[in-house]
Amino acid sequence: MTCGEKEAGRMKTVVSSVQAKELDQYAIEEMKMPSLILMERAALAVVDALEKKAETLKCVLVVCGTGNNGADGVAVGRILHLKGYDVNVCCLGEEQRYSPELRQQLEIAKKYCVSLVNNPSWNEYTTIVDAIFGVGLSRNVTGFYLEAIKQINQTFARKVAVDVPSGLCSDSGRILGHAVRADETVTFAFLKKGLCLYPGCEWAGETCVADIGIYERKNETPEAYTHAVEWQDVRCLLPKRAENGNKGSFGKVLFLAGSRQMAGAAYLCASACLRSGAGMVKIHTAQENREILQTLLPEALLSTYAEGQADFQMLKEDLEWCDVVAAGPGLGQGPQECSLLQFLLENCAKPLVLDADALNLFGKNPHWAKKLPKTCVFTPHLMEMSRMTGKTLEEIQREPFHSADEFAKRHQVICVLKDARTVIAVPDGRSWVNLSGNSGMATAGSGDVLTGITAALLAVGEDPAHMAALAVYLHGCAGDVACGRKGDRSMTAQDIIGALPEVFKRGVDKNGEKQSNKGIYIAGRDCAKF
Ligand SMILES: NC(=O)C1=CN([C@@H]2O[C@H](COP(=O)(O)OP(=O)(O)OC[C@H]3O[C@@H](n4cnc5c(N)ncnc54)[C@H](O)[C@@H]3O)[C@@H](O)[C@H]2O)[C@@H](O)CC1
Ligand SMILES: [K+]
Repeated sequence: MTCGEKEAGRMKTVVSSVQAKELDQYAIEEMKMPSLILMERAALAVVDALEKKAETLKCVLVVCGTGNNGADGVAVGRILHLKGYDVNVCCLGEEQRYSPELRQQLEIAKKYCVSLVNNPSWNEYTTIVDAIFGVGLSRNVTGFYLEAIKQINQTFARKVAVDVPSGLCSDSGRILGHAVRADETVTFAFLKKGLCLYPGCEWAGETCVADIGIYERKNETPEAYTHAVEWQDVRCLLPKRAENGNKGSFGKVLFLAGSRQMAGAAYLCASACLRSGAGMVKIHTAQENREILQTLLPEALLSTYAEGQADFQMLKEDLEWCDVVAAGPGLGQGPQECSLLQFLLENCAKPLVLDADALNLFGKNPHWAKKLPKTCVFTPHLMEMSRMTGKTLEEIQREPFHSADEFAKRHQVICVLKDARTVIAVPDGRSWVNLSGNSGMATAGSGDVLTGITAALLAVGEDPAHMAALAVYLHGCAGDVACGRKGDRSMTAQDIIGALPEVFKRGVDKNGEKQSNKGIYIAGRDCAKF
């Protein structure tokens, strides 16, 4: 998109710091938009956000760094001053380091008699605007910058960050030494990766994306940027249900799940799958689970095996019957489960979701990589990813996009790297970050529910990557609904399943669609209307 209008189903673009700078330059050099006009729009967007809580603007301090983030800050100070607010602007750093735009903004500000201060009394202000560093932060914060950030954080003032909270790495969301703990962040043109990941998204507070006239390059390919699914994308991405369809045409899903004593995982994934639109579900599971699964989920078909008597012929027939396979939840990692999974991989050409114990077994049998079918979705959490790759948890968490992308490309699979902010990567280079969900979803069985939703959508969707990203998003939305009903402490995986009907109903019902919010995005809360 190049016009600022968001196409339905197009999803929100998320950029790295390098991409943000390239797109600034593209707007300036190719689109001939003067840098100072972009800056003026950026500053006006910040002032707009500030004025939404005008009662906090009694006495405002704008703290500026030496780059263009600081230049934005000086423009904010000038606009506030001209609107009659009591505002002081404080520039940190040596004058010889000032960017040309900052010099220009200061020249204008002086002409308009904006109050410039050197040593502010930090506690005097009701609002502090943080314009020290934006996407140009390149190393740990030290010296007087560090002192200023500490001073800002210890005040009771409302803190509004310009583009990115200063001290936050806009790519990883990590804190580079120390960062401003913002109440709100007004970020320009696109969401930044670091504002989507933890801890960055917490430090940014409520995050707005402001349109300032910078758009994607014309004819850009989908893999150029990371995306985030939003509520308004759901109706477009969710495969339509044919009026004249039957249970066979809405997807037949086979689960290899649930060892002895692990019936629950099999129940949760199969139940979530049925609640996500699958026409028929069959569970290939340990014999001991038959009665409990039949009682809990009479809609599911069952084929069971006795201990030490894996029935490969029956599994082969089940594989022929289904459209999609999902393996792993509660499966166990014993020799019998290992040989069942190996047989499955050797005899399955259908779309496959691998989760939980299937991932652990995959980690122990790296030669299985050659047996994977063409469409394969891996859904590891950090620990499972660590077991499969040998990377430490810290390494994976530090660079989730890189870890997921590397894994996806190496095995030619869709990698859903589950965390508080799940990252999805595809071998063709496309990637997504998920913004729905809440901490209540860190509960036993929540991953099994995702496996069920993913399998159901894979059975009917055209693009498996879109289906994986959509499944993760809807899983998070259902988690948000469950959280609204039961609270983040008390909600369980079954509550997430219980919330799916409402999510799917609203996903297709025009009247239930969330109102467009004029480009203002509130991080992690875009299905708060539930
Ligand atoms: N026309 C444009 O180029 C636009 C720029 N915009 C703003 O410009 C920002 C990017 O500007 P810049 O690229 O100048 O970068 P920043 O203003 O984010 O910071 C870069 C400056 O800080 C210094 N620096 C980096 N890390 C440091 C550290 N740890 N300690 C001390 N100094 C450090 C750099 O040497 C450089 O002088 C965006 O975040 C956005 O706020 C927006 O106004 C949109 C338009
Ligand atoms: K900033």
